[in-house]
Amino acid sequence: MATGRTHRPATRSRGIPEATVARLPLYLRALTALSERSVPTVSSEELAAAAGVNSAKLRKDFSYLGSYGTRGVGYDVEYLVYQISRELGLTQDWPVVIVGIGNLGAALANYGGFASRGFRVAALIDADPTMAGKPVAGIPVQHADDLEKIIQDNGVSIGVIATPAGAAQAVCDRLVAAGVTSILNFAPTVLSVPEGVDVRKVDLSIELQILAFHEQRKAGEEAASDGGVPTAAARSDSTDQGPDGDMPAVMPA
Ligand SMILES: NC(=O)c1ccc[n+]([C@@H]2O[C@H](COP(=O)([O-])OP(=O)(O)OC[C@H]3O[C@@H](n4cnc5c(N)ncnc54)[C@H](O)[C@@H]3O)[C@@H](O)[C@H]2O)c1
Repeated sequence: MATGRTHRPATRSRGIPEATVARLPLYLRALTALSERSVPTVSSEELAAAAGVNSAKLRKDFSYLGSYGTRGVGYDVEYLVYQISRELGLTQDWPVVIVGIGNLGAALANYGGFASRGFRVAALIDADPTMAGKPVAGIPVQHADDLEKIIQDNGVSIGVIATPAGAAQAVCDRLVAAGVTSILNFAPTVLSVPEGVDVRKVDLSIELQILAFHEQRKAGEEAASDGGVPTAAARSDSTDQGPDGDMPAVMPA
């Protein structure tokens, strides 16, 4: 997805392809579940099934980490958790700010899964003066006027934008100027960022559109197998999903 000024290489500096990087969190989630059940080793097939990935692709991905497993034994779960966490930069704590503490921002602030994965919500920021000082998830909301100081005081490099779309670019610009170099954008707008800043975009409505597409395909196939005439929807090769229709829920902006 184009971001105006952003240029993103297909591989990371250490030679791990972006597509592999995008799958590492899937492996980590599956491995963490195994670790919680005290499972010591796992085969590539089992892990691939748990992560929803093809096993040949998994083995290729792990070869970039220098992890080949042991024939007949599989991969050491704890060691892979450590290796992938290290590769993803999760062996350190990442302070995160959330900007826009409305319905979504408050839900994100209350989500316990960030902290357990090494992302500490360091500050909540909103432009509404009536919210200043009010706690959300136990953290007092701070006014947007102080955004730069908050970023610098907390050494924040990751910002989450949950403002209305119309405010998102200006918020993004201020975050970047204050030193933020990674942005997770929930606002339905394409952000323009300078070289060196990473933006990931989350859009659940796009996921629903993709599901709607598959639903109408299924309905058409059922109608055809019943000997009926396929519906107009089933006959159409594409739906009105727009250019991002095949993108994942979290995607490079
Ligand atoms: N990506 C997704 O899947 C998804 C899902 C739901 C909502 N959204 C988007 O998330 C955003 C927030 O949705 P919501 O329902 O929480 O809206 P909301 O109106 O409840 O909250 C928006 C908050 O942003 C604050 N705000 C506005 N301008 C600001 C600024 N310049 N700086 C700081 N704060 C500012 C407002 O005061 C408000 O508290 C919207 O853009 C919405 O479209 C995305």
